Amino acid sequence: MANTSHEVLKDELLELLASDTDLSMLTVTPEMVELLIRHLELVDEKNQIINLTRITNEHEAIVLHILDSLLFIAHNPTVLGPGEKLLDVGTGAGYPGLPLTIVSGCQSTLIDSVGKKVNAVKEFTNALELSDRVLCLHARAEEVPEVCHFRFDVVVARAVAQTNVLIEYATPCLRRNGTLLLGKGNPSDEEPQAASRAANICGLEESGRFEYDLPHELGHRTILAYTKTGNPRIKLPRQNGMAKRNPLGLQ
Ligand SMILES: C[S@@+](CC[C@H](N)C(=O)[O-])C[C@H]1O[C@@H](n2cnc3c(N)ncnc32)[C@H](O)[C@@H]1O
Repeated sequence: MANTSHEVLKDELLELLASDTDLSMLTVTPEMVELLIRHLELVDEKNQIINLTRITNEHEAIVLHILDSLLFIAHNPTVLGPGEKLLDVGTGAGYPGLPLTIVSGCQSTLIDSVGKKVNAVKEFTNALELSDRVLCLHARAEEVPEVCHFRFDVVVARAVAQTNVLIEYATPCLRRNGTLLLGKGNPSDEEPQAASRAANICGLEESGRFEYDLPHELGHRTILAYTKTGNPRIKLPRQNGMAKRNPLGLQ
């Protein structure tokens, strides 16, 4: 990243938030903006040492990391309220989980299967003084029901796996009527059919689909929402790796 000053980056984010009609229902205070930009800077510093993100242009990172994360709740900010429990599967550098935690006031669990990424996110949450609201876990998605002895109100994932696989990962982690939110760049043509069959097997119903264009023509996003309305028809979680090796919902 070039050395654009902290204050300039904050102004840029504030301006984008003010002009973005998609995010207009979210309340983002100056204190939250400070944390969102500080997180981005910490990611950039750490990215010099370990590979956390391929996005190294700070102006693009504001859109592709911060705004893109906030789009998960743009359609309904109340889907994730203060104190509610959020799980971010495959958080990488903390996206979308940390921006969502900062803006919603929720309690979150951020997991990744790569230990050094989890350690980095732990450092970020300590530096941002968010560790009382954020648990960082080195775990695979399939291990969460065993490791966490509670269920989540909301599960999110960005750029981790196909929709049917993520539906399977999320199901045993979600409480009844909990919500799964997935951010997709370009879902493949086969994804909706496999996802709908997997949702049916898992007891989830598609409850929304929201389309957004990112500012500066940085791409299109689809946010898919699923609600856990019933019980899964199979025992979940399956063994580690099965969801990817033998995905649900394929014909
Ligand atoms: C492309 S990165 C996306 C990171 C972040 N969600 C983002 O959008 O910037 C995918 C991440 O998912 C993690 N991952 C993949 N499969 C996983 C699994 N089964 N359980 C937990 N983490 C997983 C990878 O280690 C990686 O950090």
